[in-house]
Amino acid sequence: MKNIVEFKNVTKCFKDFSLENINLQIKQGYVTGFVGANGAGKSTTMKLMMNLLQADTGEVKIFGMDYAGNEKEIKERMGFVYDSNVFYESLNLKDIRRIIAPAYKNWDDKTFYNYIKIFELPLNKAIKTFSKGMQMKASLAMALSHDAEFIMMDEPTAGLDPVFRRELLDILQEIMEDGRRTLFFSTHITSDLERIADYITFIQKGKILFNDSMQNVQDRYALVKGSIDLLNQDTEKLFIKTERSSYGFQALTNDAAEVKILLGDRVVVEEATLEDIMFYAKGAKHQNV
Ligand SMILES: Nc1ncnc2c1ncn2[C@@H]1O[C@H](COP(=O)(O)OP(=O)(O)OP(=O)(O)O)[C@@H](O)[C@H]1O
Repeated sequence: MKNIVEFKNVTKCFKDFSLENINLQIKQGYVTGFVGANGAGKSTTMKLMMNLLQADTGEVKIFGMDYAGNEKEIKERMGFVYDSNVFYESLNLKDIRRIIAPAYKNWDDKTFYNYIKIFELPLNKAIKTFSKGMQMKASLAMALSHDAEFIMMDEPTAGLDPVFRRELLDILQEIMEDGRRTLFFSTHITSDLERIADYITFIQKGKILFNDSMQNVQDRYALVKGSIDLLNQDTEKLFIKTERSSYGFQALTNDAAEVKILLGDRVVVEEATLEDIMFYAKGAKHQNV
């Protein structure tokens, strides 16, 4: 399996925040969801992918290439989908096409007009009159019209109503169908990822806690409930975080198989959602999440 993006030991330090020793691979042909709390480092990581920021140390490769000497080729092959402020607000889609099309070798007008039709976007209305969802669609149409192989989106579904959100997710699933594209997007709406992501990258306080297939995440993580007397040094090692109450304990494990072997039917084991994982990982006592 080829990697579209590869970070090797990447570090980026700001005054009050740093991305530490990031190792990350994004697999070609799949949807990878990028999750993490506010301020965890998602936008910073994406800016490094776009060369809007440069790493202090380590290596960032896109399509197997460094930005140095290859920026034009990399940018031709990738599309960053924004929801606002990318285009001059008083321009309409016709004007924007006229400005953007010549910048891309692979620009295809037929594809552009086709997506404008599918996305039901007006060609002659100023972008400033577009809703957030329409702006997102316009930006996606641009990326698809220059045949971007790698599409990156920063919180594409935030602020969209549930119907529009579902529609956008369906569109994203459709554009992935031919297997030629790779999609990487950050979101706080974890249910969107449960719907369409193949891989999940989870960042916390500037560190990648895991980068794994959705299937593995669902197999490994579980919520475990039982009575307090089951907790001891050995069993607690299985848990990332344990909450105690007068009714018993509830804990998150990243080794559901081992919990079943050790504790069997003395505990109740339930599927953990991404939201559960994020919530428990935040207060984790150790970092082997
Ligand atoms: N140019 C910068 N200079 C200094 N600090 C920065 C800069 N850019 C980001 N930061 C800090 O880095 C941290 C991570 O920010 P980042 O935008 O990457 O988080 P995020 O995961 O995208 O958050 P959110 O989900 O809220 O968008 C924050 O504490 C932010 O203040």
